[in-house]
Amino acid sequence: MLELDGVTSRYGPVTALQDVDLVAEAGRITAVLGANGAGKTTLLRTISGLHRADAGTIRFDGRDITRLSTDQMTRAGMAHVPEGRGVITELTVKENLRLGALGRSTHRDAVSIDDVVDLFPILGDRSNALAHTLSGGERQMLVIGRALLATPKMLLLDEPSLGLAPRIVSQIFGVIRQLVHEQGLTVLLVEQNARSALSIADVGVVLGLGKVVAQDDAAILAADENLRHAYLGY
Ligand SMILES: Nc1ncnc2c1ncn2[C@@H]1O[C@H](COP(=O)(O)OP(=O)(O)OP(=O)(O)O)[C@@H](O)[C@H]1O
Repeated sequence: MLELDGVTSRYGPVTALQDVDLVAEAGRITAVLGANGAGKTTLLRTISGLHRADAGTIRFDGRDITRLSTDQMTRAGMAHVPEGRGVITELTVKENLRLGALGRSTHRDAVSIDDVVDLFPILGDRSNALAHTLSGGERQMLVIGRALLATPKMLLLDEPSLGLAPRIVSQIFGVIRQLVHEQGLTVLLVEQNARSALSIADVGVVLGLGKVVAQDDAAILAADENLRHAYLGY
């Protein structure tokens, strides 16, 4: 379980997150929703140690992880898939996947490239292709697959659906649900597309200008018309 207690994050004079309390239960999908600039990306960056919290505490399975480095976070079982689908374009799919296994903890049963290919068969078909030849959907599968190679207990996913066809989004979300249900993975999913995120999430957290404005079961948030109109854009 991940717990944030009074987390504040700033960029100079800009307060991107203010006094955020949040819980992401183990083995569930928690969607983080909100408009442009609400602080969703900063939330993931603060959790994974890419951005230092200015105040507050972050605990993962009871351990204070607020000040861990990104390498220590990987070993603690946290994997961050940032927005933008960054891959090394001049390496092949398989070489990019191998990078995901660097620096992982050796204590747990390690995820293999074959395991990732079972989840996303297209990555097997394209294993020797250079990453710059991949479609957007294939790239998204590659960055998620690379994160899974670290054998995480928790996955932080930033806008995986952005710009992808609905069919590809359902395929990727289907794999995420499978990992949660079959392996107990914990997921924090940032999405601007609230309707699609609430359809796969168990719980939702709504951010407005850096503050938590609602946190509840996904079905309850989806049924709240006022909240949807005010914060979720549908
Ligand atoms: N590197 C930065 N320097 C200064 N301000 C920043 C920086 N990154 C984000 N911000 C500001 O912090 C606030 C939160 O931004 P953030 O990117 O976390 O929001 P978001 O909800 O992820 O939005 P988006 O969906 O557009 O990515 C915004 O006001 C944004 O302008």
